[in-house]
Amino acid sequence: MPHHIPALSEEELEEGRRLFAGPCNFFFGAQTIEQLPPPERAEVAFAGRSNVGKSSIINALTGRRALARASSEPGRTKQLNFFDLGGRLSLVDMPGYGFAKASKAVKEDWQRTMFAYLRGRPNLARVILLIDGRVGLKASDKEVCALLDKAAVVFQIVLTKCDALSPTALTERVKEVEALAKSHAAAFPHIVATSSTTALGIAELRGIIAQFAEPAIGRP
Ligand SMILES: Nc1nc2c(ncn2[C@@H]2O[C@H](COP(=O)(O)OP(=O)(O)OP(=O)(O)O)[C@@H](O)[C@H]2O)c(=O)[nH]1
Ligand SMILES: [Mg+2]
Repeated sequence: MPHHIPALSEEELEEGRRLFAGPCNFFFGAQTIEQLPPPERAEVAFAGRSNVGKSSIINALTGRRALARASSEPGRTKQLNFFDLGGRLSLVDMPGYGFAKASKAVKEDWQRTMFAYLRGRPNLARVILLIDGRVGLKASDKEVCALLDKAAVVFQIVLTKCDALSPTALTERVKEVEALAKSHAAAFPHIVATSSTTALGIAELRGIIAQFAEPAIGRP
């Protein structure tokens, strides 16, 4: 797989393992921007089209089966769900965008909240933008990339469901998404290929996310 960025060090991977082995709890659900919890500690938000696997990857990262509610029915996550990682970092499971079946009013409502959050959250350390490896890029993904660029929110592109791709198809998909990353100033150039079912890329993603966590108490 093409790598332009050096892989994480053993130490960084270990930090990730440690962070995600600690306590993890759901602590807040916000349906509107007015309801957001105070911006107290760094947040990493998971964004992506409906059904891309946002809730599943949070479960895979934390090693909990049903911390975030995942479903084969698109449009499962209907609010911004906040998870606390040992008081060191928050993870935010977002509703999906590009969900064709939701009513227009509901879609506009979600999108307004989502975009307002992405644009205006002062403690948002990084957005993890998930792209379904089987589906590839859609117009709505490109719109979100443009929005993140404009808001200068750095984002990490992650391919999901890579267990369902042949090695050749995966290489092609990574190339396609790398090209997208290159064309956006706010995109991190390295793409992480993942699977929540086989745990491909999950340890690496833990290490990436741990960079934004507060130091653990009792350690420098
Ligand atoms: N094969 C495969 N399926 C996956 C993977 N991750 C998630 N899925 C499936 O994809 C479907 C959607 O997963 P969710 O995690 O609920 O997706 P989401 O992005 O949270 O969806 P919304 O909340 O509706 O926006 C479920 O049927 C999952 O089982 C994966 O790594 N591999
Ligand atoms: Mg979800």
